[in-house]
Amino acid sequence: MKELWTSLASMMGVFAFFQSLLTVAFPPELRLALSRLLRRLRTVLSTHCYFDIVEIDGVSTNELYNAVQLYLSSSAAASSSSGGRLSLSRPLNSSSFTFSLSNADSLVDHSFRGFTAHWDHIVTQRPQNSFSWRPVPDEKRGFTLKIKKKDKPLMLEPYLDHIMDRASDIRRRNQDRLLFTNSKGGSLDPRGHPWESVPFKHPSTFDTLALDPDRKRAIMDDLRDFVEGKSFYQRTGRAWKRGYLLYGPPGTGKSSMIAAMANYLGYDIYDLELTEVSTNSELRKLLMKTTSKSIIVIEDIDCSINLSNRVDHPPPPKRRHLLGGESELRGGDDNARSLTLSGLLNFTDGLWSCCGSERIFVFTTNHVEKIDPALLRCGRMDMHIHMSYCSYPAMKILMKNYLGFEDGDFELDDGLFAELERLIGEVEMTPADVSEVLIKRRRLGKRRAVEEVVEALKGRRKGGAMWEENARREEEEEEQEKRALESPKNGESVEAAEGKIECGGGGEVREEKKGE
Ligand SMILES: Nc1ncnc2c1ncn2[C@@H]1O[C@H](COP(=O)(O)OP(=O)(O)OP(=O)(O)O)[C@@H](O)[C@H]1O
Ligand SMILES: [Mg+2]
Repeated sequence: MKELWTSLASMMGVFAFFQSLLTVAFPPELRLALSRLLRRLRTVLSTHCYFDIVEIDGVSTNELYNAVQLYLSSSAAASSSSGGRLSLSRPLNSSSFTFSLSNADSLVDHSFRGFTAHWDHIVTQRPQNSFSWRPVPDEKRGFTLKIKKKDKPLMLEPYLDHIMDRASDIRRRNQDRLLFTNSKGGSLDPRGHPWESVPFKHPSTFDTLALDPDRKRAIMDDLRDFVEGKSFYQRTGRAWKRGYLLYGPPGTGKSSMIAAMANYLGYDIYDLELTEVSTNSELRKLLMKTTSKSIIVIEDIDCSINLSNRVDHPPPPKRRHLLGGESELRGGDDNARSLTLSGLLNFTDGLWSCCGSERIFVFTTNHVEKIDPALLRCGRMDMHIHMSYCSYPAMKILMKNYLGFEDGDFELDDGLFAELERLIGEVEMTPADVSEVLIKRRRLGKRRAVEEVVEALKGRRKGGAMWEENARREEEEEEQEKRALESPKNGESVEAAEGKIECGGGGEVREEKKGE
């Protein structure tokens, strides 16, 4: 036993001697280089290759790191894992839970084309004394991807693309839509972003939208074709974007349609307030900061800036500040310092409009005739959708949504629906007005509510008829006055006759003239 202890002590002595020799002979820098060399040797000899994906890449957050984290949280990757511990979270604005790989855990993914990918999530503490000009997290995080060397040429790039695509899908599915606005003018938020966002919770969908079913189907098909048309757009050399013009009277569902589009496609909305944009370059910057898979909306475009023809019609004086004077309308040097129609045209269909992809532009207006044809041409506004007064099929949708009618209910009728159909064909009533009657009267019961709509339509017809009658009478009176002026009596001149009417006519007219 004694001998054993003696030999153990001498071995420890030898070990301590070699350790101190190593420390003297190999200073820390040399040891570090040695370990690097060994690692490189191992890499060269290994049948696998390794890729580090760190969380913070230089100064900015590495998008790939976030994408990998989301991807590994997807059920496809998680279910193909050989074990692995997942952490659960519920991000801000999200309506569902996501799970991701825990710190210092690993996972094997077999879900991509039969290849095998090993993932390690490596989290290390950042040295306390490390200096940085900007705040950095206490932990250094990163993923290491290990794949077979022979798989690399076929697998690596498509696998990373697949991860990016899957991640953006998951992000869209998990997060509620966002509604962005540029309402704070040209100022930027602390992250240098010109857009502010809030969760977008508008409940409008194509099911709730009162629109003729055929037209609704055509719009939905067009949107679907667009979303699935990546290769088509690439093959034909077109930018992957599409423009929709929604026009029609107030209250016919233009804004509701935009919300339905966003909810149908799962896109975010950028609500661009043009009056807050003062230059073309500001507009371009806003465009550059929008993401793919989004709808860029300009509501009431006829009211935003003067959209008359660039050269033929100079802007009215009160709009000059938006257009910056006439010089830039003609392409003068001041162009970059103001917002012009040509800036807007380039925004929707110029080179800069392609700086992202899969984007939809929607313009709305109550007065389509006021808009410059250049803005309406295909490529800018590819589909023009007229949102009009309520038709009978649209009315049925509203009755189903608001009163709970079924399709069959419209068949079993004692004449009420027939009357409704006849009236709605004759009288103009917007879906907004119909909805208002249905909201107010729905408590009275289904039938009473429909009767109220019929009454409202009759009232409008009567009101409309009365209005038409009044208008006709006023027109007649004006015509008579004109005739009286044109045929002066007793040889008086027209001017004298005018003076007579103005001064000697009804007191009301005179009073008005005096007051001026
Ligand atoms: N086609 C429609 N289907 C369903 N609801 C509609 C429709 N049109 C209008 N509404 C209802 O009327 C309200 C106003 O509609 P919306 O804001 O979409 O009209 P708009 O055409 O954008 O009006 P404006 O031109 O004044 O902006 C909505 O809250 C919605 O409930
Ligand atoms: Mg609107």
